[in-house]
Amino acid sequence: MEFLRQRTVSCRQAGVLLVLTSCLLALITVNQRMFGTTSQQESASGGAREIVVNPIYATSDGERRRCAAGKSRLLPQCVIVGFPKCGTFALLKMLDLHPDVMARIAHPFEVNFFNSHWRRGLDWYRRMMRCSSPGQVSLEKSPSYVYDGDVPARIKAMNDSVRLLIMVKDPFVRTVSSYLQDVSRGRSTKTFEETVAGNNSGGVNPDSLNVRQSLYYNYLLPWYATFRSEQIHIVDGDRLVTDPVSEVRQIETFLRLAHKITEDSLVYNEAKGFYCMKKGSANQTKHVCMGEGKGRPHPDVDFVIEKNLKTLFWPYNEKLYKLVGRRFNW
Ligand SMILES: Nc1ncnc2c1ncn2[C@@H]1O[C@H](COP(=O)(O)OS(=O)(=O)O)[C@@H](OP(=O)(O)O)[C@H]1O
Repeated sequence: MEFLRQRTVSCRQAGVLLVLTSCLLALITVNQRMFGTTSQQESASGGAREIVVNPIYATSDGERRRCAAGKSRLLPQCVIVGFPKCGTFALLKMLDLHPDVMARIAHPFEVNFFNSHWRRGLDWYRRMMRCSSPGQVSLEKSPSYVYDGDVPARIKAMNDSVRLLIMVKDPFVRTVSSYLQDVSRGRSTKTFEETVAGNNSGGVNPDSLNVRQSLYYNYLLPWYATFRSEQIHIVDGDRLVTDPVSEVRQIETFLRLAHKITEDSLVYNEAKGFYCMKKGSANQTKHVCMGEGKGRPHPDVDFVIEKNLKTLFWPYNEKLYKLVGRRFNW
């Protein structure tokens, strides 16, 4: 009997262990699907493999990891503050190819300090950054910053001469992309048309979150009121897809960096339908594309809904062009 009881207990323990292991594996898989593989991200940091610590949950580990001699963790001199779904992660990865850019490129990719973790203090934030050498630009991206009216003043208080990158893309395409993200995360089971529908037939609802968050002008006002316009560079997210080198070139100029990202740094991947990063040495190059969650195929949208959405966006786009002093093709 005692033997049987012990076997039952150890079977139960084995069962619990099995469930925990499966959960862990599932979490790792989801993470890799969304962001590409960890080894890709590690190799992006160049040189020695860095241990990836999740600093949100293990700040003391981050603190303990010392930088090599001559390097230090600096508060970012440049922040990608928006807009979500405009290609911010691809931009981060592309900029990370630059030898003078030290982008935060480990989990969690978006620190969200100025909105969600503000109370942890600037020293906590500084420890989230990669070790950089003098002359390198420390950089992070948290595209939700753009939606929080408290964030501009907080960033300014950190660094009065910070440089900000704000990505925009065709607001209709952004709205669809944002909807697809909701579906993939299980936050919506509706069709796109149901999600954005208004009360009357074919009408659209300007208060639907995905639509509202594509009214760029409304969110950019506090940023332009807080910073000098020379501190803000608007990145064309549509062009980052079709002609990334020239878009990144403008950013190199904005950040006063030498032009190092060239046609040789990126390669168009037919299967993915997007540019991917070239990594490694000349004789051992590998192509690192974004994970499955980036560059999803978009569904066909009902013609009337599409037309009405574009009509809704139009006056906001015009105001945006005036604000940023540049027109886009939307
Ligand atoms: N090179 C490359 N590879 C893959 N994807 C690329 C690339 N360049 C830009 N994009 C576009 O990035 C869109 C996702 O935007 P974000 O990274 O800003 O999304 S997020 O806010 O961080 O979730 C993603 O949106 P979807 O096409 O809807 O998936 C892409 O259109």
